[in-house]
Amino acid sequence: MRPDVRRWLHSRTFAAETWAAPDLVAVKGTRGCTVSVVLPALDEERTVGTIVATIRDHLVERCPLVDEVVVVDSGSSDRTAEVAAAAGARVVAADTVLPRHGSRPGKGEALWKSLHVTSGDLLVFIDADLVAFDPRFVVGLLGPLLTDPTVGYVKALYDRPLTTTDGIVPSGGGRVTELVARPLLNAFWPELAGFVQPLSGEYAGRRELLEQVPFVSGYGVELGLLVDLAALAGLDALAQVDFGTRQHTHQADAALGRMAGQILHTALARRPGAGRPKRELLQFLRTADGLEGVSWDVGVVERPPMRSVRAVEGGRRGRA
Ligand SMILES: O=c1ccn([C@@H]2O[C@H](COP(=O)(O)OP(=O)(O)O)[C@@H](O)[C@H]2O)c(=O)[nH]1
Ligand SMILES: O=C(O)[C@@H](COP(=O)(O)O)O[C@H]1O[C@H](CO)[C@@H](O)[C@H](O)[C@H]1O
Repeated sequence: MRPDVRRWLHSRTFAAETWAAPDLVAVKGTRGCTVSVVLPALDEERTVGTIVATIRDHLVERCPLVDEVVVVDSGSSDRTAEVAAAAGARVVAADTVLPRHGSRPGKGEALWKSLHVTSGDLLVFIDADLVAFDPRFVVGLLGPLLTDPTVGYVKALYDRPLTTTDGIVPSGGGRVTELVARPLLNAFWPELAGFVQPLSGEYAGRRELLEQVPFVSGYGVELGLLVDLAALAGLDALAQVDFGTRQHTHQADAALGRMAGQILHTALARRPGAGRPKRELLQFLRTADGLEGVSWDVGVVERPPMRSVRAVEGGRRGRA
């Protein structure tokens, strides 16, 4: 593991239990800052209401850590908007925001437009398809931002069970993360290899930073923000918080293939020169002692076309 990654992992990885909501309310008051929670939603009527109601109950009414809860509806065809409003969210239709800029499909579009329709100094983004949502997600993401002015962006990390036809298996979720995003980051942005869940849909940041970077309109938004914010603010302005485990509704492989395509385009747009990618791939295991980083050499050797070899070897077909 690279020394800079090891150092960052040690200094910028926190446990969610480090912070409690009432303590953060006190800190928030002294800093005089406000908090907006944003849920991007497309056809999430089954889960969005519980998430909104839980945040409002625990973190607006009982403990005023959150100042507004906004659901940005990406054009749902189900009752997402009605369910979210009934649970107490302010619901905004993405295609009504900044109409002069047109309307693009995708999660990143909803998140970009959320910046225009919210007012919080700190923004917390929560997927609207989470199962068994815990308000700790919001508290843990705000912890580093409220207590350390040098931190500007915080990502959730967690184990990712996968719901299969045989039931829920303890790992296997985060398929695009493991098969596309993590190898890409290790190859081209090895300094970001310490992010255990680079695509996690739960994250928080300072508005002053988030408004200085582009938002990729589709599913490339998480990778784009990670790379662009690290370049803008430096690696030490980024942190990650461990929430143990997170369950959400899964998409089919074909949909994840399209997601992977968007992420690949997002990454390549940020590496026009590409150049020689790094050979190390850092993967993570959760062990009894905590998170263990395991390095692999995934470099490959390019063998020349056999035709060119035969030209040199006199064209004989050798025997194995
Ligand atoms: O065009 C879109 C696609 C997704 N989402 C929302 O973005 C979050 C993550 O999307 P999804 O669940 O499809 O991704 P996954 O978690 O399966 O990778 C969810 O709250 C979606 O409802 C959205 O607002 N607009
Ligand atoms: O991490 C992943 O591989 C994908 C798919 O997760 P699953 O394989 O369905 O658990 O989910 C994430 O990626 C999306 C693209 O960045 C984010 O928008 C989602 O919030 C996040 O869940």
